[in-house]
Amino acid sequence: MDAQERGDFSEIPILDVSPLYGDDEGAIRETAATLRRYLETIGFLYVTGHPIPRTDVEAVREASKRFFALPEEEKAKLKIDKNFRGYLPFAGSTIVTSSVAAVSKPNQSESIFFMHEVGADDPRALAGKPLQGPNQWPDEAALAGFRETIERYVQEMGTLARKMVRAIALSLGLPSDSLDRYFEQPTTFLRLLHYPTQPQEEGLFGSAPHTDYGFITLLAQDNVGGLEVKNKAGDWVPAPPVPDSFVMNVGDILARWSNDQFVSTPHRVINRSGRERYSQPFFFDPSMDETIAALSVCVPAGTQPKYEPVLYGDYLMERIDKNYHYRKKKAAEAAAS
Ligand SMILES: O=C(O)CCC(=O)C(=O)O
Ligand SMILES: [Fe+2]
Repeated sequence: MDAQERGDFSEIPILDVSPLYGDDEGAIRETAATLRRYLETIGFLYVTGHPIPRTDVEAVREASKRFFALPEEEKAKLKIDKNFRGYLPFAGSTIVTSSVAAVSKPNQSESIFFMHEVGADDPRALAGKPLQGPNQWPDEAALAGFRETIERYVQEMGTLARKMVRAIALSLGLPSDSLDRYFEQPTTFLRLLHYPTQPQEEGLFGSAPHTDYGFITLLAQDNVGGLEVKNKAGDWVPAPPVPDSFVMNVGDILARWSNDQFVSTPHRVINRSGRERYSQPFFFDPSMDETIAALSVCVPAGTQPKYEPVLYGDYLMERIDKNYHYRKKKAAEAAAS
């Protein structure tokens, strides 16, 4: 499938990224050029040919199933904290910054977030700064090997994401390492999501229409399906399971950084399957102390960038505070006191 212009697509294309792991310069450039076209016109693709073992992806899915099967009071012990790490119970988030739809009903999902780890003894003294802190882990006795499984996966996904950062730089005609410095202390989120079977009801979503905040998302999903991506005509194009792939999409900060050359495309989840669904998006974002200003290669000569530069940490805090009930409550309390 070849999308001709922005938003004009009827399926999500597959990109084999294995050339990025070889030394055939021509094949690398060709892969980067195809990536660019997909990021400009669709904002979504499947990444295949990556080196992450299927067993490691499945181990995370199994760990996720075991976690969500714990009694509610066990999960509640890990309730999401001010640093955005931990368990978000069923119906804990409503996306209000969505420009895509007037959203009112809470998402039909429960999830747990793991971010980049920041210990109390962090040598950079980050602990206690906004969104910096330790992860919350389930009891080793309750879920043996859980932490190890998650940390291995986060490590592997970070490596894949850095490969994609280089491919994106190349795709824009920049030296491949030119964006690396923005990701020295990357802001990462692994979100484990559980979508129970849901009633088929107007305006009820597993995940309501939204765009992702960050740089790129790399998502592994089970074989249930339900992810959909909006095209220019307003149709919701399915992104069904593709074996051994990650769904990759452009987040809002990459769109902004690229002066809207790349597109952050609305997507949603409706679990129509009658089965439970599990997915595991990995969000890979710049360091919080990096300033994101339009890449000059993306700003046509004689024009001004469309957006002001922004400190990534500030931008992220604002987006998160708007979207999560538990934070809105805290913000309202702070304002009232
Ligand atoms: O579960 C999915 O397939 C998508 C999840 C998603 O879009 C998100 O968490 O941002
Ligand atoms: Fe998303």
